[in-house]
Amino acid sequence: MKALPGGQFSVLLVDDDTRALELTRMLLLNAGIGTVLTLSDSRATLPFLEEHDVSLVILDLMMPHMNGVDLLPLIHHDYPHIPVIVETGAGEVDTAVKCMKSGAIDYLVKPVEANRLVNSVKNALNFDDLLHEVSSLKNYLLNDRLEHAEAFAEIKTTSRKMRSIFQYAEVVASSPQPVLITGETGVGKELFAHSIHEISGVKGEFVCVNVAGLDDAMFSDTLFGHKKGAFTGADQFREGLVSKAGMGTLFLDEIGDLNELSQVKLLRLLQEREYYPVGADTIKTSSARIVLATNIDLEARIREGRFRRDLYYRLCTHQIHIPALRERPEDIPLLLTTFIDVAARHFGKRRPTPAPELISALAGYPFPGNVRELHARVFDAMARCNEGMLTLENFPGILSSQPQRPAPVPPILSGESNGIYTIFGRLPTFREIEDYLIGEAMKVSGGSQAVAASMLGVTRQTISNRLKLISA
Ligand SMILES: Nc1ncnc2c1ncn2[C@@H]1O[C@H](COP(=O)(O)OP(=O)(O)OP(=O)(O)O)[C@@H](O)[C@H]1O
Repeated sequence: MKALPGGQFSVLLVDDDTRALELTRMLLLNAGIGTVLTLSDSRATLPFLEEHDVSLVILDLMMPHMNGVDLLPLIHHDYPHIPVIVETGAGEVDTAVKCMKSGAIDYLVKPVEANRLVNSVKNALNFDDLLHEVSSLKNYLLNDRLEHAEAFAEIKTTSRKMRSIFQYAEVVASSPQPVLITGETGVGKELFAHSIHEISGVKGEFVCVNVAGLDDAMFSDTLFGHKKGAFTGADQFREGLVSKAGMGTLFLDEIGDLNELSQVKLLRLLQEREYYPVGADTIKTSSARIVLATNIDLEARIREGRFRRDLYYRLCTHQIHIPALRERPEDIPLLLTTFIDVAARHFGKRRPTPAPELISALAGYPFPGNVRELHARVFDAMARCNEGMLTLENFPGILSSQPQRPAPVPPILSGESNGIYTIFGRLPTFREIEDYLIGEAMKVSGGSQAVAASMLGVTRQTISNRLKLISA
């Protein structure tokens, strides 16, 4: 949302009823809503938006010459970053609901009740303010130095929590002790295991094995291999994945499901570094770095008598817990734009702009399948989308009964944080902050001016002009 100098917002009211216009204007001014502009001829709206910085439009639906129903998609198309609230008579609520589907952020029934109007306007203004902070935050966090930032390149995040986890992962990566990675399904545990492998500098392969559903015989055979003739059908020697990992990394995924006998063998491998291939009577030793992951609460399993306490104590020397996506909704804009890019390349389509209300709705969705689910939903949405804008309509099932909750973002510009001083070393000018936000949005959007414009709540033209000035 584009705030005017001084942090104020400008609201444009479009209504042919000049008395209603004046009344609404006074209500908003009294509520402290910065600048309130009015237009009584709807035909002047698009040229007006071209000339002025407008943060929000309140549009009457019933107007002569050009009614609000026809005007709304034009505004949405040319100025996707500007939220629109529609006003309607009591008998036209169906039309208002249709308008919501085609991009209006809220609707008000006339005669509009003062509190309802002011709350609706404040909600709309806060939403985009939040997007500004999300994009600022990433740059702010980039100031937390990482020794091996490149090792985390695949893990897209703007979350402060995740940055702390990167730092912890850097510290434990070179330890000889095992690292246990916990977190719900799809949060990125395997990606972290790869990062740890890369940072640890071990000489050898990254070998991944999912141990869920393996009975003890299969576990032993898969990990430790077997001698030729060890059992019926073992007509060849099998190396086993521990040996294959050599001096590299052995990543054991889903260890919460491991059966009791295999737990004993794993404990021995972790403690003594020793194992027997199936059918062999000579012991072998392993030099592999061992990283393990589970999406199961191991302490609960211990209480149920299904997981060995001694094994758990051995595992949890270094524990990395990755928060669920719903606990870091500030990651959603970056993940969304990243996956849109990948999907656009995959489908050979032009990269659409995500609608502002889409990001808000995704931030309020619980994502039980975490980042993997977001990835799948974006691909599905991109398969459905044939327009320049990706909207909620392309994400069936996202608008559940769950009330929408905007992403909580650390207050970079507030006194609670010294972030702004960390970035600029002093109090910056408005111009410097704007240039900084544009640079950040261009990075987050992967170089797309349209996406950056949508995130920052300005027109694509504004971004393009400012980039020309910055590079001049
Ligand atoms: N922060 C992220 N940035 C980009 N992609 C991510 C991120 N987190 C997860 N992914 C992607 O989401 C998918 C799931 O990630 P991953 O397999 O690492 O999750 P997991 O926690 O190991 O899941 P499971 O417990 O089901 O094995 C992968 O395609 C991964 O690339």
